[in-house]
Amino acid sequence: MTSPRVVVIGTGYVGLTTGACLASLGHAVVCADADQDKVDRLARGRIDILEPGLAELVTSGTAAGRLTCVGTSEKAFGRFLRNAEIVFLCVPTPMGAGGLADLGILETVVRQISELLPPGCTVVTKSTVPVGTATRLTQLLRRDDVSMVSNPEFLREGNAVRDFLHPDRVVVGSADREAAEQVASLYASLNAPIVLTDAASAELIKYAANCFLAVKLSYANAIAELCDRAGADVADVAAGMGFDRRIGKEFLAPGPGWGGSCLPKDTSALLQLADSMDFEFRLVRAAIDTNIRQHKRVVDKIREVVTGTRLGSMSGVRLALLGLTFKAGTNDLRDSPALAVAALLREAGAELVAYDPAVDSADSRIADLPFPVTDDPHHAARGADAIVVLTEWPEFRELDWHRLATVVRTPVVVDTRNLLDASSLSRAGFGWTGLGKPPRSAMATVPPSRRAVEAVPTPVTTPA
Ligand SMILES: NC(=O)C1=CN([C@@H]2O[C@H](COP(=O)(O)OP(=O)(O)OC[C@H]3O[C@@H](n4cnc5c(N)ncnc54)[C@H](O)[C@@H]3O)[C@@H](O)[C@H]2O)C=CC1
Ligand SMILES: O=C(O)[C@H]1O[C@H](OP(=O)(O)OP(=O)(O)OC[C@H]2O[C@@H](n3ccc(=O)[nH]c3=O)[C@H](O)[C@@H]2O)[C@H](O)[C@@H](O)[C@@H]1O
Repeated sequence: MTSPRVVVIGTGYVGLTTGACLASLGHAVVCADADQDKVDRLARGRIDILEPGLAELVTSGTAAGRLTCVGTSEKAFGRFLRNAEIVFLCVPTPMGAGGLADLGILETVVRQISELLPPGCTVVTKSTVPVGTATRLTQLLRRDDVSMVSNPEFLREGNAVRDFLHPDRVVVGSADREAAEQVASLYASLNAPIVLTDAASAELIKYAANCFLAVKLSYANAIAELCDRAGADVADVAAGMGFDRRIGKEFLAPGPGWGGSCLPKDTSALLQLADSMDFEFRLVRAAIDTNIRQHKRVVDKIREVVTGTRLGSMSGVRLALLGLTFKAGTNDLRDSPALAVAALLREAGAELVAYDPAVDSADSRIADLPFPVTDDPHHAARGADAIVVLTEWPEFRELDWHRLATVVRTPVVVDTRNLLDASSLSRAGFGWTGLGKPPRSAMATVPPSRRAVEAVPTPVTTPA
């Protein structure tokens, strides 16, 4: 069987990963994007996103002649489309008015390509879209000879290539079984379970999965809060829960709230979708509310540590923020909980200096941030009343904490990811406070006046 000619529209996290991975599986792929600068950078082997293995796949695919990148305004794009057998749509579906998924870009692309597609072609939606979108796009296409398939993507940022090539499952939904099977066959060599279904179910599977993860994370954050109040250790509680295979060990780590370009917009979109069907999805609403509350809770914790009370003023307090990206392993700042917490800290009067290993101080994306970002963690920590860990970058463990202790004003860490080893920090002279874990005082290696021990709160409620 010969490989179908594939065109992928949108070369972001999902599109470029899809294109490069399908090329690595032996398919002939053209990746197209409206951002010509991005396409030109790709042609020079430059990739804007931090995704292990992706640059290598783009380079090897291009060298093998199986991967081509093209701008959607280039003439060649039309030529590739007219010869395409399968066209993947991987463009953004951001949060729109009232929390609904904004399908504007997707619909524009469908209108744009409609007349160029050859008879018998299959259009595949990989973007995350609400139930009913396949039907709507079919109407927009106005082509009886083109099939519409929904094939949602489940990759995680920072792990995109691995997730694509080793998926837990592949979901393909369509009213046209033959077209669905044609799309499923692209993934045949991955030996992953394939869920063949109708388009509406495929569309809903994506939201149902992302929202379940969001609910799980909010639950984990709420349990961590309970641990704080009860004097329990959330790491032990999560481990004890996670051994139950029905619960699983993953997605139980508390943090400053879940963020990123998908979970926030997808929870909101599912809520709106349910609403439009007269169903009040209270569980998802509660997960969102718990998440918003989590940002505030983290700020309260920091306030308590630096001022010694729950209502202390943070005016003039200087904080070193470690981490800005929405999680470790990515340079994505979209909907980052670190930025949400930073905004609340600023509102409370704190002065901030941030450091993130994946965010350069010259990065244009941070030009409008109301606080400086430095390329040196020691610079961020200078004179700080506390160091606040907001992203779980493993390299923070390797920082020279003894040296950091000499530059801060008060050696105390608020670790919203429970990332650091409290004992090592204590030996370096730092007090440590995490989420849902007993706080740890500094060992007496620094002068008592500079020890954080007074600043570390005791649990609000001790067990009876
Ligand atoms: N980022 C992720 O981890 C995942 C995202 N998704 C979904 O996949 C979709 C795409 O997300 P990302 O890849 O993160 O977006 P992205 O923002 O990284 O990339 C989107 C790409 O589409 C291009 N684009 C925008 N308008 C265009 C147009 N009219 N014609 C051609 N190209 C255009 C942009 O220039 C950009 O390169 C969204 O629906 C998202 O919810 C699904 C699973 C994982
Ligand atoms: O639809 C999407 O775009 C993708 O959204 C998420 O992937 P991603 O956005 O890359 O991020 P996750 O790894 O899910 O993390 C989401 C947030 O939860 C937080 N998190 C995660 C795990 C955990 O234990 N604790 C925790 O606070 C992360 O720090 C991050 O802020 C899903 O995990 C993917 O399956 C999905 O394809």
